[in-house]
Order: sequence, then C-alpha cells, then structure tokens
Amino acid sequence: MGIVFTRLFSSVFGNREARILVLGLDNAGKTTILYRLQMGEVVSTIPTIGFNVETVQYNNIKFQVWDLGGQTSIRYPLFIITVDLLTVVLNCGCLECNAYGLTLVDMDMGCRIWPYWRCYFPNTQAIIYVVDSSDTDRLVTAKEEFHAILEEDELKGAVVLVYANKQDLPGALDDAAITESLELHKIKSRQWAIFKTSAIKGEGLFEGLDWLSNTLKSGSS
Ligand SMILES: Nc1nc2c(ncn2[C@@H]2O[C@H](COP(=O)(O)OP(=O)(O)OP(=O)(O)O)[C@@H](O)[C@H]2O)c(=O)[nH]1
Ligand SMILES: [Mg+2]
Repeated sequence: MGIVFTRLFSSVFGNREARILVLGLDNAGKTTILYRLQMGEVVSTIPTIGFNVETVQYNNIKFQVWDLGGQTSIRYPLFIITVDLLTVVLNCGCLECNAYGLTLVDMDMGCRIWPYWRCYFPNTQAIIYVVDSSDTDRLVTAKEEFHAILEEDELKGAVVLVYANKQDLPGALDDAAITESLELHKIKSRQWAIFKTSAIKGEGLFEGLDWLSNTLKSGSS
C-alpha cells in the first residue's frame, strides 16, 4: 500500500527516481565524480573497496548513484579465500546478491564464482561509464570491460552515458578519440552519449546529467 501510494504521489508531482551505476576501471575518477555531483566539491579519494552510494537530486530526478570500485570487475571477480565467513560475505558484496533473491548454496564458492559488480545490476536505469582519457595504455582494457558490461542481461535496458574524464591532463584524448577507442558506434539497441569531463575542474559533469535526465524522462511515460 505504501509503495502504491508513493508511486501515485510520484507520478502526480513529477518526482522520478533512477538508479545509476558508475562503472569504469580503477583510478578513472568515479568517486571524485560522485562527490562532485553530490556536494559540488573535489574530495580526496582512496581506491574504493566495495561501493559508495549517494543520492543526487537533479532536474526533478532523484538519482541513486552507485559507485563501484574499479579494482575488481566483471571479468576479474574477487578471489578472497578466508576462513572468516563474515569477511567473505562483506568483501564480496554477496549480501546484496542475497537481497536480490539469489541463493548462495555454498557461500564461499558462491562469492568466488559471482563476479562482484553483477550483484548491483538489477533495476538499473543508466550506466555512467568513466574513462581516464589520459590513460591511453589501458583504453583497450576499458573497451573490453565496457562491452562486457553491455552484454549483461540485467543491464540490457540501461542507457549509457560515457564520461571522457581527466580532460585537464596533458595528452588526454578528446571525445571523438574515446568514442573510437571504446567502439561506441557498435552500440545499436540503446541510447548513449559521451561528454568530455574534468571532475577536478567540475566541467562537463552536469551537461552529461542533463542528457541523462532528459533521456530518462523521454523514455518513461
Ligand atoms: N587531473 C584529474 N585528476 C582526476 C580527475 N578525476 C579524478 N582524478 C584523480 O584521479 C585519482 C583517482 O580518482 P578516484 O575518483 O578515486 O577514481 P576511482 O575511479 O573512484 O578509482 P577506484 O575507486 O580505484 O575504482 C584521484 O587522484 C583523483 O583526484 C580529473 O578529472 N582530472
Ligand atoms: Mg573509487
């Protein structure tokens, strides 16, 4: 009843909610972006183990933004072997797996075979994929990672916003070059856009969010 009322209230007053995953290789700038969007400030970061989640209210949409650490990825699940069951569960994010109704018959093996990010995929409306545009050595890895994410069933309906981040650094590739490197033109069945950003300077982030909010609004009745 509560949920029905909330939905009714939301549809009458135009408040929308969207769940967004911020993904990308480690050091791409995901956490810096998250807090730039949320607080308007640059925070000092350490590599994210697990996730950060914050709410960003923008353009009449309440974005629930999940920033998943890039140290682990869909292709390289966490391999944590420990006798301490609690450590295994917390480090692997498998509590979230359970929350989505997945049964882990063998907790230890379950954590090891379940790619870590996948626990966060259900009910996602959009992916923000962050690339370090100056890290040219790892663009191939960033591309492979990106296309593997797009293959995931749970993310088939999600729209994609790419942030070509760290534009302030010398040698950073521009949006056209990142488009080519990530082979964005291979994306056929969903809406996507790329924006040049500098999380440090605060440039491009809200332009991307404008595109995202307009795209999400036009996609929902
Ligand atoms: N010059 C520059 N540095 C940036 C920018 N965005 C982030 N950084 C720096 O890049 C480093 C990594 O940023 P994080 O936000 O921690 O990266 P992350 O993607 O969250 O990394 P993981 O948590 O390891 O996945 C930090 O030193 C940031 O200050 C940017 O636009 N320009
Ligand atoms: Mg981080």
